[in-house]
Formats: sequence, C-alpha cells, structure tokens
Amino acid sequence: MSTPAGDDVVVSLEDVCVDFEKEQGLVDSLFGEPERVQAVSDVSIDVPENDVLALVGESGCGKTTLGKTIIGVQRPTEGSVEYRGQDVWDAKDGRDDVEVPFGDIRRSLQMIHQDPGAALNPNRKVLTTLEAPLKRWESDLSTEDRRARIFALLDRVGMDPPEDYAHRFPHQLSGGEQQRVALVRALLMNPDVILADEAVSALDVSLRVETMDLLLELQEQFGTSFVFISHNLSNARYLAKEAGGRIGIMYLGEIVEIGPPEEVLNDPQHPYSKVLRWATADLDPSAQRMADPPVRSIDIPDPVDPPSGCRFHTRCPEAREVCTTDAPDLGDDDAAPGDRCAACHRTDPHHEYWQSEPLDGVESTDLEAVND
Ligand SMILES: Nc1ncnc2c1ncn2[C@@H]1O[C@H](COP(=O)(O)OP(=O)(O)OP(=O)(O)O)[C@@H](O)[C@H]1O
Repeated sequence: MSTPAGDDVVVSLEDVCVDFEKEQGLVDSLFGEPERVQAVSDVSIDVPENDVLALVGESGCGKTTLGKTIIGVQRPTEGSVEYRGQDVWDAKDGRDDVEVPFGDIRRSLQMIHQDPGAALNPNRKVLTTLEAPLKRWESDLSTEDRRARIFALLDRVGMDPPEDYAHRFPHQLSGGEQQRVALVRALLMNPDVILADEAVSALDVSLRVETMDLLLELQEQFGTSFVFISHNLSNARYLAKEAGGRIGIMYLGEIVEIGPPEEVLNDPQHPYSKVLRWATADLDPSAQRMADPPVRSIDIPDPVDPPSGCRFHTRCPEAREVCTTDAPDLGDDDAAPGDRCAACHRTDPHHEYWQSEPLDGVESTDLEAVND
C-alpha cells in the first residue's frame, strides 16, 4: 500500500492496532473494566529505504504512537511489524527462527524527540553522551576511532569546531544545537530509519527550515529514511516535497489519505484533509478561504468509543447513511506504488454511497459535480 516504487522496504506494518488502557481516577478504577483508547487502528504501511514519510494530524490522532510502532518502540496490540522481513516482536521475544537479532533492529530504527534538552543527560558532556552507544554497540572501536567518528559527524551537522562542542554540557548549547547532538547520537548507529517526532516544533521559526534542510542533506548523504511527525502541515509539506516523499494524514488513529504532498494538499480527496488544509492558511496565502471550516461539527469524537463506519462521518460535510456503517479502505487495488490513496467512499464512483441518503444537514452532491 502506497510505497514509492523501486526501493527496498525497511519496515512494514500490516493491519496494526494499538490500544491503551485509559488513565482513570481512583473512583472509576474501583468500578468495572477500564476503558481502552484506540490510538492506532488498522494501519498498514511500508517504509522503504531512502524515504520521507511525514505524518500529520491534530493532537491525539495517534501520530506518536504510530511512529513509535514503526520504529519498534511500541508493541502493537494487533497486527505485525516487520524489519526487513523479520517480525520485530518475535525478535524481541527471542522466538524461534529469528534471523535479525533485536539489538540490530533497535540500532537501525532510531528516534529524535521534540525536546532534545530533556533527552540529553544534563550532567554529561556531549562527548560522553555520544560515546556511550558506540562503546555499547561497537566495543571493538579504539578511543581514537570512536572520537574521530563523533567529531566528523558533529562537524557534518555544522557544530564547528567539533572538539569544542564535544566538551560542552547540554545547558551550554542552544536548542538547535541540542537537537543536532540528538541527531548525531541517532546517526552514529548508521540507522535505516529515524523517527523525528515534532523535531523542529520547539525551534525558532528561523531555525526550522535550516534544521529540515539538514535532515534532507543527511537523508541524501546517508540514505536514511525519515518518519517526520508534525502537527504543522507547512513543515510536513516542505520536508516531504523537497525529499520527493509522502504525506500521511491521520484522523482518530487511522491514515485517511496518503501520497505525494502536492497531490494531497493541492487537491485533497478526503474531507478531513480539506479541513487540515483550511486550517493552514499559509499553505496557499493567495487562495480564497472559506470563513468557516468545512465540517458539520467541530467536536472531535472520543477515541475510547470512535464512530462506527467512517470515523469522520460525525463531522463530514459529505456524509451519507452508508458512511455510518461501512468503513472505507485506504488501499486501492488499482493504485500503483506511491500513488495517492484516500479512505473515502466518494473516491469510488461505483460505491453505494452515491445511492445512499445524505445525513441530516448534509447537502446532496452528485458524482458529476465531484468530477467537474
Ligand atoms: N501510554 C499511554 N497510555 C494511555 N493513553 C495513551 C498513551 N499514549 C497515548 N495515549 C492516547 O492515545 C491517543 C493517541 O496519542 P498520540 O500521542 O499517539 O497522539 P498524537 O497525534 O501524537 O498527539 P500529540 O500531537 O498531542 O502528541 C491519545 O488519545 C492519547 O491520549
């Protein structure tokens, strides 16, 4: 499903669901079964080599949980996660026939966080922080070779002179420099995939583009794939567009539309993608913008009890009766690898949607109007 053509798949998710027990108060916890939040629901996606996948969506839609599942940090409740054909959680559990040890998978799938300051030990110099993973995973490296590798990467991410930066503590670095140290720590492992979770959100606006450009240069130089999580559609578009990658739009735990950024954002097919586009005026400042968002309701449903059928039907300005019972698929059997896909019945001209009654408050549009 929606994998750019011609590249080897590094990570493959099949029908993945992730549930969490909802945190509840003491009184609630004494009565009845705990409720479960469906953070990720039935997601299948491949991350090939040399790819950029930008996941966007509003707070709580499951971006971080899906990202962590892709890099083998979050165990799925259902479905499978494979790294180069090896089931990640079979490797972790040491089941029979493990061909790729979990340690190798762990090193190949790295993460950088939104708050690099919190991810770096305040009492350790940069050099000590960066030496630790190399001492653990490449213990045969001499001190000289280890330091040479660290200094070369610090220099590569613009921390010049590297010897100076290496001997600083995190509080002696700016936020942007801390993020670069976190990036070097990930790159030292020669990873196949780096999850960058809101990695530029905390930076000054002027530093965001610079940092995204650095990610793009590193992707080109090292062939590392990036899963870039952002609530900011403009940043996601910039990175995915420059890298020739994909944007995946998430809503209530599902990917509802995915494909090349210009197609998804200039001509969104899922009604929720249209809402996100509406909410991001700077995507196209010259465009005429409706006064109100294109939704019937601004209320986001509870992920403990998501709507039946299409999860967006309670807010969708195009919803019909069939949308309340029939969940649309994201996959399209006729789609070529890398093609845009949207999980909406309206993309199928033969779907019974077109004969179904519009829900209360929904204006009827016919197929011809959609295709005009
Ligand atoms: N460890 C956890 N325990 C319980 N619920 C969780 C846990 N982690 C996430 N959730 C819930 O799962 C849902 C998805 O959360 P997630 O952090 O993946 O969303 P997100 O899109 O990354 O949000 P944000 O942009 O705010 O970080 C939310 O309803 C969240 O409250």
